[in-house]
Amino acid sequence: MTETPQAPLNPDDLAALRESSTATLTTQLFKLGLRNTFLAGLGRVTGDRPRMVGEAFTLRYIPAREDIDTLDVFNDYDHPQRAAIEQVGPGQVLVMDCRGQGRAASAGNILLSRLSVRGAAGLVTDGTLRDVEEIGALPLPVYSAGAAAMTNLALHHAVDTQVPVGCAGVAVYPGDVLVGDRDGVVCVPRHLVPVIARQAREQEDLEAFITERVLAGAPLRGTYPADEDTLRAYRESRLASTAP
Ligand SMILES: O=C([O-])CC(=O)C(=O)O
Ligand SMILES: [Mg+2]
Repeated sequence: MTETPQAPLNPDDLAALRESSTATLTTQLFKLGLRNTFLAGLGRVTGDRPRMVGEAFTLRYIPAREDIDTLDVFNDYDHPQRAAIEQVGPGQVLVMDCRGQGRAASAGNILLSRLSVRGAAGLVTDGTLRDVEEIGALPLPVYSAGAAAMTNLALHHAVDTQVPVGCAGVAVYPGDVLVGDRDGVVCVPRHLVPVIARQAREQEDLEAFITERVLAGAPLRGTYPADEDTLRAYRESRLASTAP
């Protein structure tokens, strides 16, 4: 598919997303009316640092068919699955639409190693992966619905890249921003990144203050959500911490 160039995202907005949890981001999106932004059921395969933040590069699979999806199709280096891996650029997250089907893996260690070396920001699949022991050692943030040893061709036929896809029941458009932490992955629609970035940072800061208070013994009433007294104490503490 021909790609329409998209305006670059503000690096400070991306930094704000990186500093925010997926819990905070889903709340900010909920405030704007969006309730279906969390890719439920996916777990982190690789270590939980660094957090994942990157722009979606999508790959759509349809069900495989025995007369078409034979092992020799991979002799073609331009096969859509292989071509997709070789097109994902630095800062992009490869998002695979596997229709939530996991009886065969959507990729394995060699493909993900290539993705990692290409500087990708991550891999998200609503299917499964093979070679998960080796994948676990990669520096690349990787999220999947589990493991399966069978190769992808037994179940998946790669058809399209850079088209809107569904992943774990969430619409993901090319260029949307995927953020991943230990809870999982949230898809932030690209045009909403500048809208929620600053508020997300503020929510994180206020919640850090509230958590400190709760750990120090404060009850929920008046603290969470913060009433006027708690908000005043929060503002004073932030002013005190920035005073020369
Ligand atoms: O056949 C596959 O799914 C690919 C594979 O094992 C790998 O990338 O190591
Ligand atoms: Mg392999």
